[in-house]
Amino acid sequence: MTDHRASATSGQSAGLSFTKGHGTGNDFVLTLDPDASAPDDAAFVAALCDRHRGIGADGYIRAVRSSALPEGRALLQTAPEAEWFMDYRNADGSVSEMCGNGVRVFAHFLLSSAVADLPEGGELAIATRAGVKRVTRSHDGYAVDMGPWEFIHPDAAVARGMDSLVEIGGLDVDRPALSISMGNPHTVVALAESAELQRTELHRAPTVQPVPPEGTNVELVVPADPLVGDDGVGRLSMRVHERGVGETQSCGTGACAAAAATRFWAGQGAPTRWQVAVPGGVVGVEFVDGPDGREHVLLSGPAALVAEGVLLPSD
Ligand SMILES: N[C@@H](CCC[C@H](N)C(=O)O)C(=O)O
Repeated sequence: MTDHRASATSGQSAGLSFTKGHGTGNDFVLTLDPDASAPDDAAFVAALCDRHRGIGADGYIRAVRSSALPEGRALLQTAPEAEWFMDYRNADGSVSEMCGNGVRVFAHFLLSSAVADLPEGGELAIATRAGVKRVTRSHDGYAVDMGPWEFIHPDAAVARGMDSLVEIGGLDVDRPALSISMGNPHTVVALAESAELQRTELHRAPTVQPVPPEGTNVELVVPADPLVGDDGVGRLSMRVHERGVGETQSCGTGACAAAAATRFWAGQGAPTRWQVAVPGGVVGVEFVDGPDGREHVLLSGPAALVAEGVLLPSD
């Protein structure tokens, strides 16, 4: 029988060099593509990220010179130092504005490919669809200034502390939720206890009503008890269903949104430093004063590169 599905290795993609990497188990296929000539169409990306017929990943990241893409050229006007653009796609081939774990892995990839430099105490500017992100070295790997967070439905959020209801597999009652933008959309649901988090079925997407205009990533969080440790750090456990992917081991922007929502719910005196435990590890989130006078979110965590390869022509 003929297989009509797209092949990761068909046509122009054969011979393409790739690297596989991850940040707390959120895994990516990366290519170094300075002049934006590698394929990026949805069928190619979906086939590449297929875990049975392709390389397998939660997302595809092309490292393209900013000057080679219109979105990158626009950012170069005000940030000429942002030489590299992180062109991020979800596993289903859809484009996302931002990927927090992806930025750390992207920075690690640029450094290991020797096309960028990040001296101790310095920063690396990376162009993305959600603006320029600045990466520094941290005790746990890399820290990224993700910029300000925002409510997606500010009126409802401020009036009621929630803006939507979410139907989640394995839970019998719809749960209230708060939608937050980290450049990409997130909807955060607080659960009462770890047992609920464990029995939640995330192999199908939770249904969010009303859903943010561009769809959403859904984070389920359980605040630690007590929420804040003796060290002043707030702690959360989180599982995530990512837009365009499914359940993943970790989501950096999701961890930022989860910490922002929980801090908002906790009210005055809530900590500025958070640790978010995800199935694939732990990431750090800190709320800091940004250079623009707004509150920024700093995301930190590890980044690893695990393999290199070349796509073969399809049979
Ligand atoms: N895993 C990422 C987020 C990737 C994009 C997301 N699926 C979306 O569509 O917005 C992260 O670490 O932030």
